[in-house]
Amino acid sequence: MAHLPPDRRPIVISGPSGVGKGTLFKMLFERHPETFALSVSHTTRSPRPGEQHGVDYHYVSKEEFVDLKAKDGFVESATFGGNMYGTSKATIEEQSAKGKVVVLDIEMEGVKQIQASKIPARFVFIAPPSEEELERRLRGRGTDKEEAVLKRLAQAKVELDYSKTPGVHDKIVVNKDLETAYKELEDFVYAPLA
Ligand SMILES: Nc1ncnc2c1ncn2[C@@H]1O[C@H](COP(=O)(O)OP(=O)(O)OP(=O)(O)O)[C@@H](O)[C@H]1O
Repeated sequence: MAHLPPDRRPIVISGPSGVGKGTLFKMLFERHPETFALSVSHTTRSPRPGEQHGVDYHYVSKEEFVDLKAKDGFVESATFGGNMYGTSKATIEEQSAKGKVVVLDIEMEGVKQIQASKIPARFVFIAPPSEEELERRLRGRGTDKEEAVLKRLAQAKVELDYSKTPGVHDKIVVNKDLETAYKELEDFVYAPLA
């Protein structure tokens, strides 16, 4: 059964890599089944083994991507490692039309684009208790090589600085103790309309 929050605007979750964004929004989805939908991005990269079209990404050709972008079809888009990624307006509209509250997991540049677009959304930043703890989690996750960990940490500093800009985020959750952080996120998501 869907348990809808009073405020149905899409929720944009950002924060440095390894801070626990995925862990937290998965808890939100599990504890409130049928309520939320994670926005599935478009990408020009090829699917990796086990990935499914429409589930992990919408896989499109470079031509299709560029065409959709020219038609102003993305709320945000970026190029990483030679591949294009973006969140399409249609994806958000389809999920909203199904009565779902859309959750977007995006990085800092995407947050800036969505804010510039004036599309209604709520912005949540997940912050680490400290840079040392973020480093521990990134290493503990064991998914990255040393070089990638250092890159992520350098980028984390940029994102943490940006998160201090007044008015950018509606809510900052420090992910120290997981259950406490989850509760803060859930309370924000389910807060009554102002
Ligand atoms: N409060 C917490 N205390 C300790 N460990 C945590 C906490 N929250 C998450 N973690 C752990 O930190 C690691 C990174 O979490 P997760 O993969 O959810 O981060 P992410 O922000 O989604 O990263 P990315 O942006 O790279 O996908 C995981 O191993 C996760 O289990």
